[in-house]
Amino acid sequence: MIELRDVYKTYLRKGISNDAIKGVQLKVEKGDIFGVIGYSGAGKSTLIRLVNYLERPTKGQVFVDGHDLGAYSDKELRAAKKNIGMIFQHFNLLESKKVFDNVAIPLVLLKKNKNEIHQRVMELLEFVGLSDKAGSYPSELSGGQKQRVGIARALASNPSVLLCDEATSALDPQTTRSILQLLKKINAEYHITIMIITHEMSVIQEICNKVAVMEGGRIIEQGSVLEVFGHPQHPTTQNFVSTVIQTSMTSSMRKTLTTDEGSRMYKLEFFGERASEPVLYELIRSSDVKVNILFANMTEIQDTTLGTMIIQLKGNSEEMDKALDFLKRREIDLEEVDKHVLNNSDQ
Ligand SMILES: Nc1ncnc2c1ncn2[C@@H]1O[C@H](COP(=O)(O)OP(=O)(O)OP(=O)(O)O)[C@@H](O)[C@H]1O
Repeated sequence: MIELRDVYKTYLRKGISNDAIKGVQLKVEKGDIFGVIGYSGAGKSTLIRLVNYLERPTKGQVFVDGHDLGAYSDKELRAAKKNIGMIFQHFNLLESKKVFDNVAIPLVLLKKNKNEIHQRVMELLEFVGLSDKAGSYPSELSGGQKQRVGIARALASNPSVLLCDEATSALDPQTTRSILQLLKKINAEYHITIMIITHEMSVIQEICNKVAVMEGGRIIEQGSVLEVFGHPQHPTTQNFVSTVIQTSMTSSMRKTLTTDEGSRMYKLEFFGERASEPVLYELIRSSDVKVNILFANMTEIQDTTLGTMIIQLKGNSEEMDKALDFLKRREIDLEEVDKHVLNNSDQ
């Protein structure tokens, strides 16, 4: 659906070259809501501008719906771009035109007749919940309403892909949520593939099924949201994940932690239905260890529960082995942690 093959983008300004994108490989499948996250300067905007050929790659290929955009003539490229809608952080509406006319722009450019334009624009305004604002000017709308107009305009030419460039960054949390729900509805009802760039992990958590993390023009980690949130590998990814999921004890609790001889600490992770099973109860019944819960947290990602728990086990080595054997048999994701690590970690 969208594929970047070994893409590079180098900007040249006043004789100084800047490698904004360095060998990116990326595949967004049909129907995905694919999030790209990174700190400022990571290359996210450049990446999304390469997908609709607002920027041409210095090297590598960009495919949309199986077509190499670089192989098109200018005329073919203009036609192909009809398939790619885009919305922006600051909405990019024409202030001098009414809402109706803003949404109609792509249809006018496609030389549709008046009746067709009227029908399509009103249908889109109804879909985004703004039927009563057709005659208003953008200055009369709230930020959330402006973004809804931007979305209606992006959908006017029936694109197969919708690109969202920090589309909720200028909105308050409640409005952000309602715009994200609208994007989810577009994905579900119109089967439009969505690519979102953001610096907010909560956006990824709320609607994406896949995520790529960018740093220094490269993708440092990518996968399903569940995989990446559950087992972030790169320290930058771990930082992003920690902004939405608490996976460790508070610092005040760490300070009070005592580690006796014969006690060990483990971090357990539970996915899905497993998160509601009475594992600790069964653990206590299956061995003679004392179980102390140091930390527990549950988060909802992609309609799946992700549970994290840090427990302290106390007992003789035979009982400890029995307990660990039980946890392994239950296929609980288990990792030993020591007090030193907990005390030095901000995670
Ligand atoms: N038109 C340009 N000319 C020269 N350099 C550019 C241009 N656009 C981006 N860059 C550079 O490319 C790098 C990546 O920028 P980009 O805007 O893609 O990052 P970003 O992750 O989107 O950051 P932000 O979240 O701040 O928008 C930066 O070093 C930036 O200065």
